[in-house]
Amino acid sequence: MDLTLRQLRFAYRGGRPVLNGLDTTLADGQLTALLGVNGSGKSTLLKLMAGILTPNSGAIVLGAPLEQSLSQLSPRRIAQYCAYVAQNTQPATLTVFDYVLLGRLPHQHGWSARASVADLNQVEACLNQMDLTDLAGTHLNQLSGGQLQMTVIARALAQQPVILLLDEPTNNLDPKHQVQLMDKLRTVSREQGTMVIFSMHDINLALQWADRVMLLHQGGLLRHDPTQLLTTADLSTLFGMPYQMVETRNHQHWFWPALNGSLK
Ligand SMILES: Nc1ncnc2c1ncn2[C@@H]1O[C@H](COP(=O)(O)OP(=O)(O)OP(=O)(O)O)[C@@H](O)[C@H]1O
Repeated sequence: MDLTLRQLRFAYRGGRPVLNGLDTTLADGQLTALLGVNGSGKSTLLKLMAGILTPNSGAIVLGAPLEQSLSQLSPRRIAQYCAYVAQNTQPATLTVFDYVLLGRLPHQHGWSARASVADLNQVEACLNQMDLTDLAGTHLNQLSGGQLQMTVIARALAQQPVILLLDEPTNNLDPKHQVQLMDKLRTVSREQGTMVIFSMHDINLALQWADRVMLLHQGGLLRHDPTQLLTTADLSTLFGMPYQMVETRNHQHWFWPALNGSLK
């Protein structure tokens, strides 16, 4: 199922426009990185795609076989397709298992329905996938920041979403766990066909894993052709400072700020 943003416009009440006519289509089974400066609207766009915010105009359309705009769907129906992981989660007084089980709610018959064996199996599979099995009985407020982040992502995976939306998912993770998480997300996208969209400030980590990037700039997309490779000029425009390509000792190429000039 693909996802189309059609002339998407959004401003918070009384505020300036955050998104000013976004137009693009995202394909299933792909990892998309959302890049942009602080305040460029990455979280806002993710919340719009999760149905938490409603566009002022334009539409977010879930493609075939559904072919429906998010605004036509109830929150419960949206949650059957889209799972959202916020930038910060307040730890609740639930165990890891019970919290991940919340991810099954949109698929249960009635909000007060009991969990089925299939629900419990799905939770166990997601805990295993995120290496959380040993923490299943631990309360969320006893977890480290990184463990909490993995738990919130496990809850989103338990939703079995078609579209997985993650706001800075590698926050709180050490380098090894960052790479492991990105690898798990790629597996989810490749094996289950899930569309994964994540915001991130680490450009090189994002580019290492993303199939395409969306560059949010001044309420729009900096460029529209997802097949075009990212350039230092793109990054310089996006972040308002010069960028260069640096070759490391093991011949990898990284984008890095060119700090020989003054920053504006
Ligand atoms: N609840 C809100 N009410 C009013 N304005 C808001 C609200 N949330 C965000 N904004 C404003 O909307 C703009 C976009 O914010 P958003 O959080 O989407 O940016 P971002 O790209 O995710 O930033 P960051 O990289 O710092 O997380 C900012 O100018 C911000 O001040």
